[in-house]
Amino acid sequence: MDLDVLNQRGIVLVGAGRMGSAMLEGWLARGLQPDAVHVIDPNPSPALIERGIRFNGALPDDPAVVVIAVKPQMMADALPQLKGFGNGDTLILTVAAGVTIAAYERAFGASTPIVRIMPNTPAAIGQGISAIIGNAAAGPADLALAESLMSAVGQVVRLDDESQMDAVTALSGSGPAYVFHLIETMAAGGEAQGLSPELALQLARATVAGAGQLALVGDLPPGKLRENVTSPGGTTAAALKILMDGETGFPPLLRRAIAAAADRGRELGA
Ligand SMILES: NC(=O)c1ccc[n+]([C@@H]2O[C@H](COP(=O)([O-])OP(=O)(O)OC[C@H]3O[C@@H](n4cnc5c(N)ncnc54)[C@H](OP(=O)(O)O)[C@@H]3O)[C@@H](O)[C@H]2O)c1
Ligand code: PRO
Repeated sequence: MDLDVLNQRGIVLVGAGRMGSAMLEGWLARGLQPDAVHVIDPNPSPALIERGIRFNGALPDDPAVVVIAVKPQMMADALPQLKGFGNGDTLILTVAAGVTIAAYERAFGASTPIVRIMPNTPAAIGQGISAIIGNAAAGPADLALAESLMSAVGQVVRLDDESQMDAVTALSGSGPAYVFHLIETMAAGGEAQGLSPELALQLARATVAGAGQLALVGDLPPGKLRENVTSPGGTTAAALKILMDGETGFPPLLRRAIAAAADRGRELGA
């Protein structure tokens, strides 16, 4: 990643909570200079302060990038102080769920380059996936810079249309939580069959992590990987009969869960 422009002009991060910090860790690990980073956050973490990052001080006049990572509900508080970064060369990046590009254009001006991003928390270990979409003022160089920054913490996909963003948020933005809940519930199922809590959790974590890695690195589609585990008339088939039930299994459950998350994203943006 070419960080020269960020190290020269600076980067402002608004909100250094779970998502903002995860991205910042990735960028620092790839050569972003701590003294080029200016963070606005009411309660900065001591770990970031110790790294020489500037917190809640004077901001550069013309930073290369402003990254907005506050909760959608805090956006009305956070945006007014950032208005001065609009209509210039500063690229505005935002990771907030729901909040539309139109809302940022109202705050910054429509000639401001704005890229909306939906990352996820595996970014903290460089294993995230981010979807990006820019406004009309965001040119190829702006999108390339956004893609380059997010590539530092995982995969990046470009969307064709902003209307896809709520579905992306519901699938990959929120998705890590579904997987963590799968680990919890698999472990609980093992405990119900007599395993100790520690052993059940170890087995569930390693199984989900290993299966996830296999799905990521191999050429086989997930359906084939599933079949490879499933002996006819065996144990997996017995479980999948329940999990793949069209009325009560994963398909209707996850369809409903992902629809609920997408609907909530639309509400947050309304
Ligand atoms: N977490 C995820 O998995 C995830 C994934 C994709 C996208 N996102 C998006 O990322 C954004 C942040 O989520 P998060 O989970 O990182 O939340 P978070 O941990 O609560 O982080 C938000 C940070 O912003 C600070 N803050 C509040 N008001 C502010 C203001 N006016 N100016 C500057 N900073 C302010 C908060 O401080 P206090 O805590 O002291 O209020 C907190 O440190 C959200 O918009 C969310 O939709 C999150
Ligand atoms: N975390 C944020 C939320 O729960 C957005 C995706 C993941 O709203």
